[in-house]
Formats: sequence, structure tokens, C-alpha cells
Amino acid sequence: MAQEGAAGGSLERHCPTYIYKVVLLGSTAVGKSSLAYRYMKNDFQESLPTVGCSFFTKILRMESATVKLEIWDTAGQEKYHSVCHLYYRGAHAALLVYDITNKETLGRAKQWLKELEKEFLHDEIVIALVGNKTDLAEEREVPTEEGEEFARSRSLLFAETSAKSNHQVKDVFMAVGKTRGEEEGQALGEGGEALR
Ligand SMILES: Nc1nc2c(ncn2[C@@H]2O[C@H](COP(=O)(O)OP(=O)(O)OP(=O)(O)O)[C@@H](O)[C@H]2O)c(=O)[nH]1
Repeated sequence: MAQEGAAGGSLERHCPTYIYKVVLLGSTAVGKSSLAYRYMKNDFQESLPTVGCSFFTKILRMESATVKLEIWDTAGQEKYHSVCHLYYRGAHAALLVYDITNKETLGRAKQWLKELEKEFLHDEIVIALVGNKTDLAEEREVPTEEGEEFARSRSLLFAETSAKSNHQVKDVFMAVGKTRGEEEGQALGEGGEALR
């Protein structure tokens, strides 16, 4: 986690500010923007395709540190693919999002993983595989076990979420923060269901 400049004062010294960058990657329409919006605003609304990348920040005040969480929501449309690596550079965590009602999107998430593995050493970034849209259970094409098994085989965190019904959204952001935070001796959040 990057630590921001020491701007003086004993409070500052005891309570450093860390920047924590999380990037959302995945096919178009899997729900990346909706997950970011749900986490940031606790709301859901029909959204338009992202152009390039959008960017959110949230300040999390912990007991022993302040964390400036930066969420980079990339565009899933192929025409933006060539610029995406500019956005995930320097990320501390990545959410590889697929849509449980669309099997092809899991394949695309696996390709993203290959790109991340080229760019990062394994211990440099926390990666979670996220199957979104669990509220559409009747349209499910990807069994939970399939995502879970792939994640386990590649040592990724795994969760299924619904941005619409607010299922496991906070937990997944907290889990990627917590995993990195533990490595850094900081916890980014408390509570929430443990991810598999
Ligand atoms: N039922 C359901 N629909 C969802 C969910 N999350 C997103 N959607 C819908 O899926 C569509 C695409 O959502 P976005 O959040 O724009 O998807 P995206 O991955 O950001 O798409 P790009 O910006 O094109 O990469 C929208 O119509 C959303 O309302 C969910 O959890 N459940």
C-alpha cells in the first residue's frame, strides 16, 4: 500500500494515510460500474457503458490508519482494451468480474488474469474473481463451483455478488483490502462474510 507524504503533526505520524488502488476488470455489461456504484453509494441504477475508465475515491478511517481507497472502473468494451493496462498499472488489488448468467464472460475474466500475471508478480497484487448478478439465479450459466474451483486453482479470492440486491458487495471490497492490509500490518475493514 502506498503511504502518502508525511504532512507533519503527531496525529499524522500515528495515523498515516495509505492509498489503496482497486481496479475492476471484465467484459462489458458484467456489472463493474454497478458494483462500484453499489459500494460507493449503496444504490443501484441502470447504467450506460463506461467510456475509457471512471474513478471513485472513498476515505476509510481505521483505528491505526486512514485509507484513501481509489476504485478504477474500466470499460469492458473491446474497443477500449488497448488502454486498460494504463489503468491497472500500480493497482494493489483487482476484481475480475464475470456475469454468472453468461459463461463467455468467465472466459474473458481468465484472459484478464493472464494479462495481470504478465504485468504483476503474484505477491504484488491481490486478485479476486467475482461472479456478479446472483439475483438472476434462474438464468445462471456458470455454476458456483466452477468459478470457485478456478479461483482456488489460481489462488484467487472468490465471491459471488449482486450489485442489484446488494449481495456480498461490501465484503468483496473489504476482502481485497483486508488481504493486502494484513500483509502490510493494517486492516482495511472489519466484519462482513468471509470470502472463499
Ligand atoms: N440483475 C442484475 N443486473 C445487473 C447487476 N449488475 C449490473 N446489472 C445490469 O447489467 C448492465 C450492465 O451493468 P454495468 O454496471 O454498466 O456493467 P459494466 O461491466 O460496467 O459495463 P461496461 O461499462 O460496458 O464495461 C446494466 O443494465 C446493469 O443495470 C446485478 O447484480 N443484477
